[in-house]
Amino acid sequence: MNEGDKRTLKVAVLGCGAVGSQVVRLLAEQHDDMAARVGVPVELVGVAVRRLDAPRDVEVPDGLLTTDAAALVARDDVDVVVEVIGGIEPARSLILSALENGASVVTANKALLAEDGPTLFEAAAKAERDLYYEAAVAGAIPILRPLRESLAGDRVTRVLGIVNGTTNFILDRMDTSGAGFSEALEEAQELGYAEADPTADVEGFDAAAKAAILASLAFHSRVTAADVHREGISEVTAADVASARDMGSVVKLLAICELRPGPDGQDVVAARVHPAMIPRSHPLASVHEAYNAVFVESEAAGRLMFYGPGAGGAPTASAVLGDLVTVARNRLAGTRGAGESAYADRAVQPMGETRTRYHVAIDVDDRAGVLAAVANAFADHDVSIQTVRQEGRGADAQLVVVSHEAPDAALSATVAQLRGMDIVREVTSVMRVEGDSE
Ligand SMILES: NC(=O)c1ccc[n+]([C@@H]2O[C@H](COP(=O)([O-])OP(=O)(O)OC[C@H]3O[C@@H](n4cnc5c(N)ncnc54)[C@H](O)[C@@H]3O)[C@@H](O)[C@H]2O)c1
Ligand SMILES: N[C@@H](CCO)C(=O)O
Ligand code: NA
Repeated sequence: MNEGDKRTLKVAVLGCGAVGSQVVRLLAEQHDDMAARVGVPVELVGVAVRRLDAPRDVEVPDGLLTTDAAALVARDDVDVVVEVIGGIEPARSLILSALENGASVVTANKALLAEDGPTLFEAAAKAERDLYYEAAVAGAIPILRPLRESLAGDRVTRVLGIVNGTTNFILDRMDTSGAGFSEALEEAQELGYAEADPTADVEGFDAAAKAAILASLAFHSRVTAADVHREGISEVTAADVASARDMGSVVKLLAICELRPGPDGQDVVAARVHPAMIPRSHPLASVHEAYNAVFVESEAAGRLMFYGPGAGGAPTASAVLGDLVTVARNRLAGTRGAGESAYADRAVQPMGETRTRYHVAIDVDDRAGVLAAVANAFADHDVSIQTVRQEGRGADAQLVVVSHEAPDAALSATVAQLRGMDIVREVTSVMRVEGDSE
């Protein structure tokens, strides 16, 4: 390693796509400022790519490109490896190998961290090196460092966020133009927000990975993507969005991480990603287009909101470079940042037991006893109703019921029962409700 040599800090970048190319560009453009901030020049010593002749958004200096990422991380003079390839393999092996070889690592790879974070954290601890990943959640927005450092003396009880720009863009378009999901997705693809295969974004996988990372840091426990209940937005209809509008609400894809009282007096973690209605007066309702925002509630601080660009090459590279400067300073000081704090080891609450609220819109026959029958379906599952609104439309009527908090399983059983009732013509919209005082 570069231990004794403090004259330069050597950096290898793995991957030169949307994020990697911006990291390489900013490293060159900010060379002098970075040197001043770190204390020594930060020198790019290699950029691993898949194809040498691929078109790139940045000109990489001669001799730095290589297709052999494994050889680059095996070099004994590299201080920091920046992993911006994405995906599970070879990213995981490359990060592990970099740590074993004594380099510190900066990554933006939420999929890998959410699937196998503990393996990486243990490797970093064993190697006594830093592993930083601010870019992995909500892009440029500083949210992981505030949770890990600024709020380390407080007790965070809830993290509620819009952490996927693509789905926020789609839902925002559905709200402002009345478009259906497919039409809004097409527009997002044309504008370059959504990928050709939009599954990771629209089905909530990307947000669930970020929820796992947020819950782990907020609650000092290990939460993986498999622990996060996940529903995407592909089933959200124009009718759902219109129904939300009638309620003075808007539909957002939310990542919700909560500390909840568990059965044996120990707090448990509940982590979920699903579309939900939030009142237009809630701060998250004013997050438009592809922006992200994370709302944090903690005992002493109260409510905090973090807002900004959650994606894009340059914004994400900003977070990567911030980590790079921190990691570089630690290295020069011969120290490392605080490792992962998972001492709390909390159980994860199953979604069926997690308390939520539902908004249910139902087309029913407009005759005596119908309202009572619908109310009874809620009572059968011990679900208390908060509000009911009815609009007569000739022979039929629309009922809109909003429940109080109840276990999610009881609410979904209520909806299943409603769907089987003769007087119910159609359940036209079912959506969870968040961000409202009970
Ligand atoms: N783009 C964003 O807005 C954004 C935001 C936050 C986090 N991230 C994360 O950043 C990472 C990179 O994302 P991106 O948008 O730059 O992706 P990208 O697809 O644009 O870039 C990845 C690059 O890695 C290259 N690559 C693949 N395998 C390789 C290998 N074995 N060796 C060398 N290069 C290889 C690909 O050719 C590609 O150019 C991902 O983990 C992603 O989740 C991206
Ligand atoms: N696809 C992600 C990019 C950042 O993780 C988004 O839409 O937010
Ligand atoms: Na971030």
